[in-house]
Amino acid sequence: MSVQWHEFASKDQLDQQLAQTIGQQLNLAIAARGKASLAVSGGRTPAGMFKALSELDIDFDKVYATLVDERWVPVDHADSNERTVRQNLLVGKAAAIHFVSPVSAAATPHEGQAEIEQRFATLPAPFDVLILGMGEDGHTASLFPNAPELEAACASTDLVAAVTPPVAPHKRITLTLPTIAKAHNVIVHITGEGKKELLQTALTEDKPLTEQYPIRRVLDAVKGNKSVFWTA
Ligand SMILES: O=C1O[C@H](COP(=O)(O)O)[C@@H](O)[C@H](O)[C@H]1O
Repeated sequence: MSVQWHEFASKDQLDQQLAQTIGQQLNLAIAARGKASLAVSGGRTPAGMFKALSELDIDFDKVYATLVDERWVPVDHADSNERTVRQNLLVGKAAAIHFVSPVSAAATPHEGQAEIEQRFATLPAPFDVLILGMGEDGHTASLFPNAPELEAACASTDLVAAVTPPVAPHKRITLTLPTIAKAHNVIVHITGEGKKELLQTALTEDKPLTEQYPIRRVLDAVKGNKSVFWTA
């Protein structure tokens, strides 16, 4: 597997350079097909990069975006990934981005999945740029180790799957592994020595497929460009 590593001296440098890279890839897609699709991750890591991206010179009205995963909570909930995107990315000129929400008013992601699947089918496919985070347990998107729905989400022909994390809070909706794997450019965005060590272990250890960390399973399946942006 060929994964390009980019390391930065500070979080600010990482955020600026990652935003530039995403911007270039979106601009290339817009030049090639008149529009671009972007899937971003949530959690605590991406807010600074979102701000930097929102300030770039991009035809944002030609960009179609969503999240790779979401906690099944209302958009004004403190744990909502969409809230982070709305507060940090969909601002200024970048408010013109066509954002497709990954949550609905359904009581659970399992009940809401069909509606989200229909919404995601309107996005330009495959994703031109897809940003992945990674948790301390090796989950990426909401593909959690030992989740009851993990194997189905890794083999599904659907765009999205509903997931029950064994430990983390909130049921989730997530892009399936095959949907992520089709993206043209996949970038893993992580910070901290612990995550670097975990990712390096995940990418090199010799284990049966179903025992591998989800981040490894995803990156093995990606055929397009893949890279890691990291700072301590
Ligand atoms: O729960 C989630 O966690 C991962 C990692 O988040 P971080 O706060 O450690 O950066 C994130 O990539 C994912 O989108 C989110 O739903």
